[in-house]
Amino acid sequence: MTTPTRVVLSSDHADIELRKTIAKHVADLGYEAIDIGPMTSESTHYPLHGQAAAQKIADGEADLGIILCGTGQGIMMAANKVPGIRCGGCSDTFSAKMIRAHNNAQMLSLGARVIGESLALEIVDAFLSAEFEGGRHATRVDMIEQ
Ligand SMILES: O=C[C@H](O)[C@H](O)[C@H](O)COP(=O)(O)O
Repeated sequence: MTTPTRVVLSSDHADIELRKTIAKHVADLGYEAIDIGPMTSESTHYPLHGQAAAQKIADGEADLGIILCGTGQGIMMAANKVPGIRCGGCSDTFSAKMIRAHNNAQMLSLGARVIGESLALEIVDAFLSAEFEGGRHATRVDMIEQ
């Protein structure tokens, strides 16, 4: 498996500044950060942005994704509607690691109104640095896809 290098980011209006901070953090770590917006805080609809980010991965234009809305729940639900996408919502670093290690999630969803910036960046680090363990977990991920 090739090392993921391209990370797509999107959000609704809940906190575009946190998304931009995460995008810079991701770029500073050496990933290609593909921030698809939105670029203003005008009220918008999270399904549009969850779907758009997930589609980038489904189309092979990004390897991983980080998305945000107020709770991280709605935008995650939208992302998971795109075939082949596995997106987990996390408010802690252990879950962020395990959604990759056991669930081979390509996408992380964060609640911008739930966690602060420091924890968000720690969660992002845990997600990006984890690796899928395969084995029995691959069997279960295959079952999700079926
Ligand atoms: O799951 C949905 C998200 O938390 C949204 O960010 C939230 O519903 C947006 O609410 P509002 O339009 O009141 O900012």
